[in-house]
Amino acid sequence: MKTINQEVEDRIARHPCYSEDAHHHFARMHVAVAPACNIRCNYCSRKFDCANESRPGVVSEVLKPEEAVRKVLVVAGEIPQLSVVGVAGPGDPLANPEKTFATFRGVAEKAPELKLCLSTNGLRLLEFIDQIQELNIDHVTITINAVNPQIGQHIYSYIFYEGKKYKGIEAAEILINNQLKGLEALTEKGILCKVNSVFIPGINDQHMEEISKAVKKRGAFVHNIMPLIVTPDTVFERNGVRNPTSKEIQEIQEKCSGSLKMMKHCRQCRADAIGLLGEDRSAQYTKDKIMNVPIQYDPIARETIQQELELKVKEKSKKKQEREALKQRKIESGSSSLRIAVTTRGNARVNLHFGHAKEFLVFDVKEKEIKFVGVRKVQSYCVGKVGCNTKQVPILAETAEILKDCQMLISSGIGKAPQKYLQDRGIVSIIQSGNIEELLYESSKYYKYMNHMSVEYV
Ligand SMILES: C[S@@+](CC[C@H](N)C(=O)[O-])C[C@H]1O[C@@H](n2cnc3c(N)ncnc32)[C@H](O)[C@@H]1O
Ligand code: SF4
Ligand code: SF4
Repeated sequence: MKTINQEVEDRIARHPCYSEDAHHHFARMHVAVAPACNIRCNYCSRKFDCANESRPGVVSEVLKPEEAVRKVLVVAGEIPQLSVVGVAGPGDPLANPEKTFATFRGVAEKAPELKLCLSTNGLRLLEFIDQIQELNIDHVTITINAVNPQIGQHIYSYIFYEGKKYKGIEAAEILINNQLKGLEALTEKGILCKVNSVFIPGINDQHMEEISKAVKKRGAFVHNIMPLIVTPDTVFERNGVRNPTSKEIQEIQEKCSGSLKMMKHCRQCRADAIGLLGEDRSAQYTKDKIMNVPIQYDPIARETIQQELELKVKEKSKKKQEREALKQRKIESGSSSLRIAVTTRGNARVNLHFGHAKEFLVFDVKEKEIKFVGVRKVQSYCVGKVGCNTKQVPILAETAEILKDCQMLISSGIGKAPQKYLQDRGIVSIIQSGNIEELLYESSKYYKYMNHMSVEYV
């Protein structure tokens, strides 16, 4: 039986925004069918429909639902990694519900394997919960920039709700109330929800942790704290609000990560973006082109390619989780010193290739203190003519077991395969030759930095 975590993993394994590992392999597209909006955020401008501008709210052309469905089929035929189709503007999808749902219906009918994704300010969410569920829209993003109306009133100029315009604190109250209730209603139905919060210096920067906690409580799956992009012709631009620094974003993400999983790979895409998250191929798919090229959509070929990609993503995620768990165990097991193994053929130097080592010297290093722990005997990894990149798994497994309490290994050389094998088991290997003591000091300083990185082997 699958655990809840496995089920969620399966659901997000092909979603480039919900799964960090998937974003290297799977592509998304936004279809710009929703031009109108029912609120006014003080940072948003949709006036610039320039092909060179890449930020939310920007599009080259707004499409009718039937044009959007055709575009999806053309793109799906040419980009087999396409797994998600979203409506994210350029205005608000739920301020244009007929166009939005007609598009989703058309895509679900013609290309049912594509995941559907909706990005909204949440003002009208509660009205559409059933439709969202019926259409199998499995992923919804809600932008929540404040959970306190005192703060919200400085972010939203006004809202249009049930035929009436509201301003100030009253507008913020209605919006926040609807967003949080909408979020709760969606998560109760098992729909995965991501919350976007635009980080606005001097306005909601001190409020982010409260937002994170509030949305976690209502079942949000991931929190995407995104930097404000100060845009011409907006209230914030006129008031001199600045863009946040990347350090500020990193710090707030770290602070909030205790309460909720953070999305750190958002590219703040255009409302008509196409491709892998790092790229934008929207200029290739103009209305003119999509209406005139043949559709080459082949669901079977697409599925074969996507299954392979999904396997890769799942393998990567599993390894990452194992590494994290190992790191955690090592941190919990306690000492603030670092246990380091070195290879040597004598002279108090690291001067031996990992593959030729029949023993390792193990040390505990704590600031300026080095304590010799002992010698660990092993079978050497390279036997005769067998090279270091050839997998000698049983020997390697034994070595990894013998060094399992070490966080680091220093040797004069090591092949890629054993390096990766050890890395996957929480042992970072450094290639260096020289005096053992000096290398132990140096490398222990270096480890602090390496410990925050996860080395990727593609
Ligand atoms: C263009 S909106 C479309 C969806 C919907 N109207 C909404 O606001 O959630 C997509 C995302 O971009 C964000 N966004 C729009 N303009 C921005 C700006 N100038 N700086 C940072 N984020 C912005 C929105 O807050 C939202 O999270
Ligand atoms: S809700 Fe979205 S589209 Fe509307 S003003 Fe805010 S950012 Fe722009
Ligand atoms: S804007 Fe962020 S969440 Fe939306 S498609 Fe781009 S990367 Fe994904």
